[in-house]
Amino acid sequence: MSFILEARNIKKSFDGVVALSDANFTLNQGEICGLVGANGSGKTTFARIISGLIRPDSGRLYLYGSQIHLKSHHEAEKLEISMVHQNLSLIPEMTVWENINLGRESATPLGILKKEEALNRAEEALQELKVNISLYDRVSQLAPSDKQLLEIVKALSRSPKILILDEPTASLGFKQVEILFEKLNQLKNNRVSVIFISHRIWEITRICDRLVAFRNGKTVGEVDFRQQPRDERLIIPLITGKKENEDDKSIHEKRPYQSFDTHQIVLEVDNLSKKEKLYNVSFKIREGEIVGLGGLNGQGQEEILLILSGYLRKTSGKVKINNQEVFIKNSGQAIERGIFLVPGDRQKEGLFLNHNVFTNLIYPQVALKQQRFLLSLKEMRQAVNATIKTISLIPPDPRKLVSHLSGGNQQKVVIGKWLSLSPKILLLNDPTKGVDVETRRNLYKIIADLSSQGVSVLLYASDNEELIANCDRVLIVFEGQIVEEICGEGICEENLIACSLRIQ
Ligand SMILES: Nc1ncnc2c1ncn2[C@@H]1O[C@H](COP(=O)(O)OP(=O)(O)OP(=O)(O)O)[C@@H](O)[C@H]1O
Repeated sequence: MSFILEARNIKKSFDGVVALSDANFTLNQGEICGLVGANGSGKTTFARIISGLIRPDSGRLYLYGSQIHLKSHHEAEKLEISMVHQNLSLIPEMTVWENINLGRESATPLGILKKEEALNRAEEALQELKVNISLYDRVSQLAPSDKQLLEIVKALSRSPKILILDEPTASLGFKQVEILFEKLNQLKNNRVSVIFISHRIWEITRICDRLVAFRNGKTVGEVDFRQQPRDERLIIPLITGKKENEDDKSIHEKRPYQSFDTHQIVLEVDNLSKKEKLYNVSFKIREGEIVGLGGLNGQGQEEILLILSGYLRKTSGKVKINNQEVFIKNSGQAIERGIFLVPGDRQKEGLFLNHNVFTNLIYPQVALKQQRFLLSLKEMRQAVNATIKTISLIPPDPRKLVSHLSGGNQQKVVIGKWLSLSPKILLLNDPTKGVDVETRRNLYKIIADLSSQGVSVLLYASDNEELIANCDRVLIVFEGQIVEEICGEGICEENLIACSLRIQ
């Protein structure tokens, strides 16, 4: 069979760091092929090579059976290869319609794109994915999920023959994921080939016809769902490198049910409102309890977390900690009270990208912890090395620049920063976005351990699976209000969807 795309023995290193040592990959026409692997296994590097953004050190690429040597992204686009980037490629200062049309001028005969034509194209492209944003909004003003959708719209508007999606659903809610999947199936029926990179195994088993797995920069296996069952147990061992019996705990194993009724109320939120965003939100969290914020994306979950962590001012309402009213005017005041936020946008809010892992991990300890004595360099190194181990950072090198880490490993640093500070209340804003399945399990184990030591957790996760597996209670947020509360065994996919869509 001749493949639409074939990659043989691709190798790529960055300053001595081997990202790909032997990547092999094939893609058939009109199929959706998953690309899976742990954080840092080389998926994005591979995707960037086949979309012409970087060149391999060695290896061969074939398109329709003929060898190609991509020298630029532009060349890949001419060959009808488009990529949806994990770290979005949009220009924040430009508008939605300008971003969609960016680079299109060169595809027109005179190198000029008429404004009216460009606006129409952009409008049509947005409608294709049912994206409800204005053509004239600046990208910097958009919510993360809208930015992600726009990135997808932009790639689709090029009518590619090969579409590469690098973690396209990481910031999307389930309804948006459904629309995307519908579109991908349509593309497949129109003989478009799709490479789909995701850490959400249920997405891979649901949408892909086949998958290829990378481990440490090498292709280690393939599963063809046309001949093999859509079973996560075939996939996870390929990612982790552990045999099935070493790894037979399901990633969705549910937190055992326990009652918190007798535990002390740590956080009490009473009639919290924020103009045009939140309306009379009230809830309590008890010591050691993990409470989820569910609902469709962008219903006010993020605003609740931002107000409690001092990044956003409330319009009215009360917040009590241990039965005492507190006034949180900035993030420093939240931290003083033991409230820590793990932010959603790691690039923007969570990291000093141009500093190394050591600086990023030690910063909160040095700058924020009220210590009587300064830590010695030796103690700092010990602390950082312990955190690197806990978060299984790859590579486990404190000197590595954070901007040179893979996306998932950057997120591990964001979480690692706060673990050493003994929080009282941990606010998590989609903490495992882009984190691989094994690390995600380890991180939730750390969060469960913290909760068993009495830390109270408020978790927003865009993936319902994470709420189901890890929460004692889930509050459903709809149009800025808490409209439902689901507890224990009642926290299941069916209930979460029904309550989020208000169809109960
Ligand atoms: N520009 C760069 N400079 C230095 N090292 C890099 C660079 N880009 C990638 N790497 C390294 O190459 C390896 C592979 O990274 P890559 O981003 O391809 O992994 P990935 O499988 O996509 O991971 P994730 O699932 O976390 O996104 C990692 O060790 C990463 O740190």
